[in-house]
Amino acid sequence: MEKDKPLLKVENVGIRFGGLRAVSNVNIELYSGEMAGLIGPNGAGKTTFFNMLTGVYVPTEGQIVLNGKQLNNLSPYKITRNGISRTFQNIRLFGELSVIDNVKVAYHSQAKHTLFSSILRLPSHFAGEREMEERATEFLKIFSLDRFKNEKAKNLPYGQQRRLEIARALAANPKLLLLDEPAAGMNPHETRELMNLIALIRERFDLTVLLIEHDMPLVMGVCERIFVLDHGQLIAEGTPAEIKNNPKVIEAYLGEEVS
Ligand SMILES: Nc1ncnc2c1ncn2[C@@H]1O[C@H](COP(=O)(O)OP(=O)(O)OP(=O)(O)O)[C@@H](O)[C@H]1O
Repeated sequence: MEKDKPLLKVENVGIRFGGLRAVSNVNIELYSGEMAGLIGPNGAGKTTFFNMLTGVYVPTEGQIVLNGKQLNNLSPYKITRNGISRTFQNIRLFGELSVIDNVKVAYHSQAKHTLFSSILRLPSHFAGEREMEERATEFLKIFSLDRFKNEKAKNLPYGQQRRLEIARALAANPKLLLLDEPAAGMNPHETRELMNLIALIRERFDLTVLLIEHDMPLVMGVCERIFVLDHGQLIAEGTPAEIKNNPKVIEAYLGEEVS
């Protein structure tokens, strides 16, 4: 990818649900390696925007382009293969599966061995399985989850489940990682640890990160650039300092604390 071209280019994107314009006319560019935040009051359209980026919803207007490729009508699975992974506001793990299997499921989309070789139990199947196990264990180590690898995901404490969701999203080898309120429900200590971890994986995996977060000090502390949605419209974009002092943002959050 050329340095001066955005990794993600969102042009005039919008979506209607019947008479409701949940998101309209949003333009966003993200560059490789950026750590950006998406904020806005409740119901502003943040999750809907993530749902459009990941193919859960098809925008009714505009274009979404990743690395020069238009993603608008691709299924969520194909969008993941093209380089966008996400986590959800409410944890969505396979609770009955082991911790390591949750990661392997995601890694499967990148696996070299084929369904054909798996059904026939060819040597390449076992080599592929071994490689997958090793890679999944490596991911779990980064998240300090390797000691729980054979536990059922549903038995992990809440904070660890949130980390596992991120590990699973990363296993799909994304270029762009979307995190929907990754620190929701965490205590301040867990939140701090999580933010350090996100900074670390961004470096290590050469990622671009866009995160939705309600905790303002947290967003302002970790993001280099912040986008603000209000009533489905992008009302501001800038550095944390610019956003904190932006009158439109202050008005949108009237009654809520911005800093
Ligand atoms: N499938 C849908 N059908 C109809 N309306 C929807 C649908 N999905 C979202 N909306 C509406 O779109 C608007 C934006 O919702 P969205 O969940 O994206 O906001 P949000 O900024 O993520 O809010 P929160 O911070 O509370 O999670 C809301 O008015 C919501 O009711």
